[in-house]
Amino acid sequence: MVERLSAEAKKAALWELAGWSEMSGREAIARTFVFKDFNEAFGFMARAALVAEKSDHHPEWKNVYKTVEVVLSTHDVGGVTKRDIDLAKAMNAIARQLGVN
Ligand SMILES: C[C@H](O)[C@H](O)[C@H]1CNC2=NC(N)=NC(=O)C2=N1
Repeated sequence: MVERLSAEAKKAALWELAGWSEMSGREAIARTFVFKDFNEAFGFMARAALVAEKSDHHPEWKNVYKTVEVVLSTHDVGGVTKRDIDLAKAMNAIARQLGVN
């Protein structure tokens, strides 16, 4: 079981996570990625899905054409944990490889 991050720990983690912010009205973090086209967006999702499955921690996400909206939270504890931060970091790294910072 992982612990929910305190408000301070969450803020500190988000400082180092380009593009991610706290959701209003929900204990979760979110980022919208905009890629060059659908091919790049779906390539991102395919790679991120492999990371998610390997770590047994899965995103809530929505794809419309070249845009992918991602929400991360740890449902088991009803909040944001290190597992969300780690997946957010991995997603940023994948997006960076595809030319999206
Ligand atoms: C049984 C299984 O390990 C859990 O349901 C995992 C799966 N993936 C998950 N993903 C996310 N984002 N939050 C969880 O709490 C979670 N729990």
